[in-house]
Amino acid sequence: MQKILDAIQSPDSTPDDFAALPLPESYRAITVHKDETELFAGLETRDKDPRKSLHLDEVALPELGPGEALVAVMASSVNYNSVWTSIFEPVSTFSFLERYGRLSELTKRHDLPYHVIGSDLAGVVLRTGPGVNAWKPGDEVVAHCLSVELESSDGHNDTMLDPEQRIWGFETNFGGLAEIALVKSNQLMPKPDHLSWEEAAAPGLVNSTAYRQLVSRNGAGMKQGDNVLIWGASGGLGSYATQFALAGGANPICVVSSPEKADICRAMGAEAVIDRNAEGYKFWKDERTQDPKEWKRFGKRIREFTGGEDIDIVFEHPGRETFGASVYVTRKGGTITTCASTSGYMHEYDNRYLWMSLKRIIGSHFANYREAWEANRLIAKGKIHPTLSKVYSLEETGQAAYDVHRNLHQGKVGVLALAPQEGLGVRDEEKRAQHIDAINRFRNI
Ligand SMILES: C/C=C/C(=O)SCCNC(=O)CCNC(=O)[C@H](O)C(C)(C)COP(=O)(O)OP(=O)(O)OC[C@H]1O[C@@H](n2cnc3c(N)ncnc32)[C@H](O)[C@@H]1OP(=O)(O)O
Ligand SMILES: NC(=O)C1=CN([C@@H]2O[C@H](COP(=O)(O)OP(=O)(O)OC[C@H]3O[C@@H](n4cnc5c(N)ncnc54)[C@H](OP(=O)(O)O)[C@@H]3O)[C@@H](O)[C@H]2O)C=CC1
Repeated sequence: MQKILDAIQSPDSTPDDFAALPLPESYRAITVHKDETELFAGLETRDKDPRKSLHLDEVALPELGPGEALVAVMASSVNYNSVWTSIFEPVSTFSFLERYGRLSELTKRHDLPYHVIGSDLAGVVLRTGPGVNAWKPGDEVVAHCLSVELESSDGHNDTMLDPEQRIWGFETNFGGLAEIALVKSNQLMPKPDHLSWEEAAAPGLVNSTAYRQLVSRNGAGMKQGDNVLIWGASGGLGSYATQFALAGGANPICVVSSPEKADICRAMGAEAVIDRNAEGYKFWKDERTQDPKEWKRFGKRIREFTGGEDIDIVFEHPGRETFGASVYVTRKGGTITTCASTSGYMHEYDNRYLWMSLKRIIGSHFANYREAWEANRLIAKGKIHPTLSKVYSLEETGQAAYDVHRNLHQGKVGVLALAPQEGLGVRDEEKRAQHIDAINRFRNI
């Protein structure tokens, strides 16, 4: 592994040097164990502790198949899907690996008693499998997390619609929270050259998701002037949605839960910020009864910011707790676009406000390769910036996931894999200098 790291850190290394590097038989990786899926049985979601279920193991290097690449991972990041994996909710991810394993001889590799997790990486290509021409050993890359087979016609308009669509490192094995990862070559994208490894690894999953959900015609198709309600606006998804809204000439109405988070939103350029904690919204009177008066109070607050206008697009992901309010505050003909249900997936809303006012609910999930590419291109051009707040070592991934699970973090939390320290991998110092304040906006808050 040291030889791999030396090659990555030497400015003189050539593609041939990388191709000639011997690959190790095993590598260090963050895993969950199949014999521990009942570890938290009987506990409340909040009390399930990722520090207990995430392990740092030495695992065997998987065989490289056609159309695939092995990548030396310099850095990765924690996504909420890894929190779900670590608490075995809503289902154990081993059910996904078993199902994938039944597909073919090659996919059997994924069905193991351990799951190497993680859906982001920045690193260097070590080997490519047969049929890969666009990438070669030595390429500095980031990987998006869409894994598709594309044998069915269903996915050929929009690859997210492939019946065998999976999220790499969540529904497949050999993910990015590890020293080496196995990806399909059509997950690879160029690493933005003005960013360090950990900064480059941070946006991937959430940036691509927010791009499709908010900007793409497959999502809400945001346009200039739209009032966009963004839940969790300083969180993983929200910190990119806020940037897309601002960069696209829309008007973000940011919802957060603390004065510090409100300040981050203002630092990004947002003017309308609602601290849901300080203003004490209680959309549910009890576990089964919502409070439409609270929806209305929330809507009035929004109108104060917009000069009386209602919301064109809601960027939804908290789910059960907020969904009724989200549907209510949307304007006639407006859109609620949802990609998650962090607080509960059985939503309830008053359908009269949906049909009578001709509103639409759009389900959105990750992004196709083109959308991920466009989102990454905006990072590379310095139009959208990473929102990395804190960086942990691979050994500390459990703590990093705990922080995200307990909503103790801001923006994105990074993890160093092979990178021995932060700040390495920057190739364009001049471009970096132009954007340095924005790049560091979330750091150490
Ligand atoms: C990029 C990052 C993203 C995120 O972070 S997202 C957040 C994290 N992700 C999640 O929380 C999602 C986790 N996944 C799940 O909870 C489950 O994954 C799903 C609920 C999405 C799906 O559950 P399943 O059990 O896989 O799907 P079924 O469709 O219920 O399939 C079970 C059986 O039901 C059959 N079936 C499907 N549709 C129908 C139908 N319309 N009528 C009759 N049967 C149907 C199927 O074929 C299959 O059958 P057979 O078991 O025999 O293979
Ligand atoms: N389908 C897909 O493709 C994707 C789905 N997801 C899912 O989206 C969800 C959010 O992911 P991510 O943004 O990375 O997570 P983060 O935890 O980084 O951010 C979510 C933010 O949502 C806010 N929030 C949490 N709970 C509530 C609540 N009950 N009511 C209102 N606001 C709440 C919090 O902000 P604050 O406390 O400041 O209000 C929090 O910071 C997860 O469930 C994840 O699995 C994520 C990426 C892709």
